[in-house]
Amino acid sequence: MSNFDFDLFVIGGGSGGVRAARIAAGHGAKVALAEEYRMGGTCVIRGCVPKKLMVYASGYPEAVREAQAYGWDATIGAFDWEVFHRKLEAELDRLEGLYRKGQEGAGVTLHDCRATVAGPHEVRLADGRIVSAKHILVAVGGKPFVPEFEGCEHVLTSNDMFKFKTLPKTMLIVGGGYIACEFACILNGLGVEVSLLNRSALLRGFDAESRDVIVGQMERAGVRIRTGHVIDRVTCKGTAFSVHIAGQTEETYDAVLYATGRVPLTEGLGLEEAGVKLGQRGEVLVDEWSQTNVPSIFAVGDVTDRIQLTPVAIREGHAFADTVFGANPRKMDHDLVASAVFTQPEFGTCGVTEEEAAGTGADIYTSSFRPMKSLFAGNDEKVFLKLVVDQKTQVVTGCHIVGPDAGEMIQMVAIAMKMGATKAQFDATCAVHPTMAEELVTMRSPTRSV
Ligand SMILES: Cc1cc2nc3c(=O)[nH]c(=O)nc-3n(C[C@H](O)[C@H](O)[C@H](O)COP(=O)(O)OP(=O)(O)OC[C@H]3O[C@@H](n4cnc5c(N)ncnc54)[C@H](O)[C@@H]3O)c2cc1C
Ligand SMILES: NC(=O)c1ccc[n+]([C@@H]2O[C@H](COP(=O)([O-])OP(=O)(O)OC[C@H]3O[C@@H](n4cnc5c(N)ncnc54)[C@H](O)[C@@H]3O)[C@@H](O)[C@H]2O)c1
Repeated sequence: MSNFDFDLFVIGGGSGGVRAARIAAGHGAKVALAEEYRMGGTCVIRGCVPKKLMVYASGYPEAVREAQAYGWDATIGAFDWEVFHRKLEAELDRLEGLYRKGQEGAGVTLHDCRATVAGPHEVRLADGRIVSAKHILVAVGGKPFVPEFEGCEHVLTSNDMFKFKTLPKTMLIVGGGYIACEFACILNGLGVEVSLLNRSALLRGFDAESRDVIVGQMERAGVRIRTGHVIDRVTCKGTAFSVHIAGQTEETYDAVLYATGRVPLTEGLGLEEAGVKLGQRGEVLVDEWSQTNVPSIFAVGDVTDRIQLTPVAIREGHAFADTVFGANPRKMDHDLVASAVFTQPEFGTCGVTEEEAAGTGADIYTSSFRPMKSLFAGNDEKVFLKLVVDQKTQVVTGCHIVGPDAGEMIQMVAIAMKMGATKAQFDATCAVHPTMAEELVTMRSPTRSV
């Protein structure tokens, strides 16, 4: 008989936490989980899911324009945010309910409150109660980071994007990563006048040529983009905000969104007091088993600041539960994790960029064309595909796709890449015609070598 109240206490009911709790309970462990906000975490409540629904909503004006070009007598009226928002809230309630049911069905004891670490085997609940557990899993995720500057309290973060009572007419978005670019496209599609400002190039770290295609199309779609700027002051002027761009003039917007990264939510969590080592950004330092330097305490997901993606958090949580409670030691493999940026156009990416391959001896295959569907409609939308192939082994080490449904395409390509497929094996795969993806198996000669 264990001397602990639980075999496992999970702090955080997001992607990593709920998966770990459910799997551990399935392996027979006695599990408790605390969630201080809403079950499902960032992905379900204020990340991937509501964001993707907004991406869908924002695509209809362009779809109607295209429908007209195809001969439909179609018109688009005004977008009613209130209607969409009501439906969105109902959907999030439904999903939250499903997550809760999933946990309860698995036998997990839920605590709807904040929890902190009180020792290597102790968790303190918000009401002061101490619960003991043989293992503690920290899965508290992260929060938006906003730099300090005059008036920074006036700016919004991604958390606020799903809470508008009415949509702003004009908006400044600061940042150039996933969130800034996705919301710039979403809000632009919904009819908001969007200005995007970043201190450096947009989508830095992604394949540069692919990124340039995206940025060009975002600009053509109406997003005003400026790089090389920072803001030093935001002042509230009634219902508007006056923004001072360093070395430049003031501009006025209805709302200002900062999407300048996310930081691990470890402040005040009691980890350091329990002896757990944190990194410079406050991330929980873990080994390949997601174990901290305190053997009974593990951490998965965004709080470890490895790769901030939902499927990664889920897999880390699952591997932890199998390892510790399922007698099946498994590590999360962080190599060749594909991802999509849900901009318009969409971006799917896996493996090394051309810039990363430079100097290693790689052949770069590219294809750029106007897809049949939008060409017919008279749009100047472009699809861009790139394969990076290692010259020595001929293995495809990178794939970057810009275009409709690029996220769906890269998921499939990632399977082949994970299997170590060579360019010859891609080419031996017969094309599916007429598709955009067929270009992936028909690129004959390298565009260049690096
Ligand atoms: C706007 C946005 C869009 C995104 N889109 C995508 C996407 O399209 N695809 C993708 O793969 N990823 C996306 N992400 C990233 C993805 O949401 C995260 O990587 C993922 O949710 C991380 O899961 P997690 O379990 O580590 O943390 P979270 O999902 O953040 O869960 C942590 C949970 O812990 C709770 N918590 C925190 N502290 C405590 C405490 N002390 N006590 C109790 N509970 C606590 C929080 O309330 C939260 O519910 C997006 C993120 C954002 C912000
Ligand atoms: N589609 C997806 O999978 C998806 C979508 C959204 C978020 N996410 C995850 O969430 C994470 C966070 O997203 P994000 O867009 O906030 O971060 P990010 O790291 O992708 O981008 C941060 C941006 O902010 C800028 N920046 C950072 N500090 C700044 C400062 N002090 N002043 C001015 N600019 C500054 C950077 O130059 C960069 O352009 C991502 O890394 C990603 O893993 C994934």
